Amino acid sequence: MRYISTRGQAPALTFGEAMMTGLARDGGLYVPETVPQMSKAEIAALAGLSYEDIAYRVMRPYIGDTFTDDEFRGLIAKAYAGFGHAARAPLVQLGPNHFLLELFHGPTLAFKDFAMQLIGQLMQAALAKTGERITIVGATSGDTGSAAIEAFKGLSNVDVFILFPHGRVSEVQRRQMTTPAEANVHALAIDGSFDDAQARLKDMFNDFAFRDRVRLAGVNSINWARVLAQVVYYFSSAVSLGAPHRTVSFTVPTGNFGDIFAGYIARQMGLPIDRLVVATNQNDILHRALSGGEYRTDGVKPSISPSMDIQVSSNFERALFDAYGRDGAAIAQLMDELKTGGFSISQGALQTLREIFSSGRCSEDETLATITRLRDQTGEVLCPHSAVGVKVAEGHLGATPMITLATAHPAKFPDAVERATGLRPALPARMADLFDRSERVSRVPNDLEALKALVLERTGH
Ligand SMILES: Cc1ncc(COP(=O)(O)O)c(C=O)c1O
Ligand SMILES: N[C@@H](CCOP(=O)(O)O)C(=O)O
Repeated sequence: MRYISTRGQAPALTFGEAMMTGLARDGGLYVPETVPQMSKAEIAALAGLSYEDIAYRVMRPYIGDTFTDDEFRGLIAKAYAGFGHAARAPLVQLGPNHFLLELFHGPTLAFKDFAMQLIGQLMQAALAKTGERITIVGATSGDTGSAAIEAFKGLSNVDVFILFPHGRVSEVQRRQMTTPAEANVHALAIDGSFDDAQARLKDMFNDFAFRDRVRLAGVNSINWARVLAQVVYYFSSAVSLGAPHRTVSFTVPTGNFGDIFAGYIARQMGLPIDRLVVATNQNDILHRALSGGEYRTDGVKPSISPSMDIQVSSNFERALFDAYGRDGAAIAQLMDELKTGGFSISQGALQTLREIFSSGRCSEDETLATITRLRDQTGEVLCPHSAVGVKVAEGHLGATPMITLATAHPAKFPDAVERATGLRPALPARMADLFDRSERVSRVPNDLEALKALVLERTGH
């Protein structure tokens, strides 16, 4: 199994190399050269297995010889041992043909834990073999950062720097990033949006001298291993509703397009998925792109679902790569145009995307109303991101069962939930003292040179 870049100019890598590399050296994202297939019989055989066993069978073909079978099984077991639900990703029924996939039972209460806990294990195992020391820099709109810190804090061979937009994450999210006391954790509040943080992160990767000097690694969904780990719950949930004998659809609250791209990969592998519905908040670039064919940024608008306040959706590049017939030069050209505001998707590529993806947008008022209504009708308390998903899914219900991804726990966004329901959801007991812990954070400018200097100084490179 080899991985190739979406821009066609970087060397093909093994799974282990792609995981440790993050962004390709031509600025592209790694994708599998060919997507492994699962037959109907292999998918049917997943029924009744534990989440860990499904994870092993779905991911094993992608790993090559980076880990032995036993090592890989052991790392998966460790990754999910700390989850607060035996099923890991339980399904709850919301209506006759509508199901909610709860992805918030991990240590930091968001779907990011599914991939980050696993990457933490895989990277540690890989580093133990090479004896290397790495510097992880991540950009976050709130959840990736806390999940990454949880997965890497205290490790002696990893420094982890997390850039989050100052004042634009919830207080719970901020405290999850700023209260860990471990010296290898560096929470950085950047003056700007998530898009600025992600752009500076990519700038660091594109500065090869810096990248090599600090041995830069990435744990955002630009890293293929992140996407791969998220493919698993598409299989586990679809199989529990009768796949491969029954086709399902998914609605995914979307920002950086990583989670829904994992669903696309599950579909490419053979899982019978009818529609993948992109659900956006008022930062609706993906909805506009899929409905009108124009991918144009118009500035991030802060919302009550802050983790989705994104305009430059990194992983859309991976979907475009396939839609443009895997033409790396065409993708490089589009990404150049994006630097000056956006691009038009060709008619052929748009048609290809629309064969799989649908989309919808949910306003701020609709988000709050959905939280209120769902609590009243079903007892389920949604976080605002999951509410965006549910509202958009409701516009796409039909004969095929719809699974909406619940991407975070409502207690991460207590202000929005209180506005909608009058109730402040409680944090789990293990986090009950989160507001009593002292915070450690550095305010940083949206400036590449200043950020590089800070990383060099803190890591002693
Ligand atoms: C709670 C929550 N929901 C949805 C999303 C969007 O996911 P993606 O960026 O993979 O599209 C994010 C951020 O990634 C998130 O933190
Ligand atoms: N919503 C994310 C943004 C980063 O996305 P990623 O999946 O690329 O890491 C967050 O919460 O940080």
